[in-house]
Amino acid sequence: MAERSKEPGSFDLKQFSFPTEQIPRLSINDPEASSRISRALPVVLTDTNLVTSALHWDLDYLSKNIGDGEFVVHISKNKNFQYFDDKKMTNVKEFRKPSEKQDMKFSEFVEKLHQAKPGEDRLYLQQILHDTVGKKVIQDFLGFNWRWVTMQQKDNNFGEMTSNLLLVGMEGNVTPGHYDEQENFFAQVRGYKRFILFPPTQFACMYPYPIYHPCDRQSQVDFENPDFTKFPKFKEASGLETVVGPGDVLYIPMYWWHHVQSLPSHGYTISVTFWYKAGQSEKIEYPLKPKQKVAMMRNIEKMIHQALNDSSEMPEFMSNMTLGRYT
Ligand SMILES: CC[C@@H](CC(=O)C(=O)O)C(=O)O
Ligand SMILES: [Zn+2]
Repeated sequence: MAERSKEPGSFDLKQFSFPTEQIPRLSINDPEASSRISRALPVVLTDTNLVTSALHWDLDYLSKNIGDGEFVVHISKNKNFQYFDDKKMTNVKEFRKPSEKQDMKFSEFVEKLHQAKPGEDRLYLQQILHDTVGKKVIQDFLGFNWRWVTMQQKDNNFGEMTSNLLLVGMEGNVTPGHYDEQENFFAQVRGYKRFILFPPTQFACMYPYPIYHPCDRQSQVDFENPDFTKFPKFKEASGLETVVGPGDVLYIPMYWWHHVQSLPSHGYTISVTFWYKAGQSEKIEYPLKPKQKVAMMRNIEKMIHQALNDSSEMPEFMSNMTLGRYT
């Protein structure tokens, strides 16, 4: 089991406006661990050894061994790194990018990281790991506990693994609330990240951007400073939380909302994600699962947007369909 130098209670964590419960931290040998994964419930696994072969990674080692390929680095004027889809920017003409992206060599990223001063631009390297990385990093990558994670993929009927995203962030960086359409074993390699999770049943509290918006799948609510006038149902939100440290693996089920913060004053963070597509579509059983309802809402919204063929007609169409009739 990965010994943590910090116990959950030992972090000085800001309280949010909503209640949270701790996500269980379990050994992979605890039947409750595999039970939670099979029921698509979040769990922190403390002894997977999934990325033990990478626990020695630091900026210096990666600079020397990750090769001279280009890496995608997000640059933000504040601590938030909200994801946006460039391809959807034409749908919302007033959209302003919340951050910029730059390709750079890992050594250049490290140099900028060391030069960064408080209040200046923040950096967040987010790059899918590919085989152009250096030999040593490939060896570390091959040393991941693929046997365990592949067993989870099979036992839980996950689809194919799509990617491993390498994340190197400055302390204090935040990825605001969003959900992904993939299963995720999130492995923490260095530093500490605080996760807040909400189940897909709380979709109505999260007010995601419209499906055609560049910030599709992202919540409009600032979890750290919610506008309850615009988003009143966020008052009903009730979440799960945890702090993951080196060696911990957090299972983030598909469609679960999550907000991630690299803990301030705990140094930069390194993480690796293991993302899997959904398994073969399960046969339809009633009552429908919350994630099936989210998938249905997405498909219907996409269909309407395609049929209208004009994003600006969506608000009126959607409210005509529901206001005073279903709401
Ligand atoms: C992608 C960035 C984020 C993690 C996350 O959202 C995910 O793995 O799905 C984070 O660690 O800041
Ligand atoms: Zn995510």
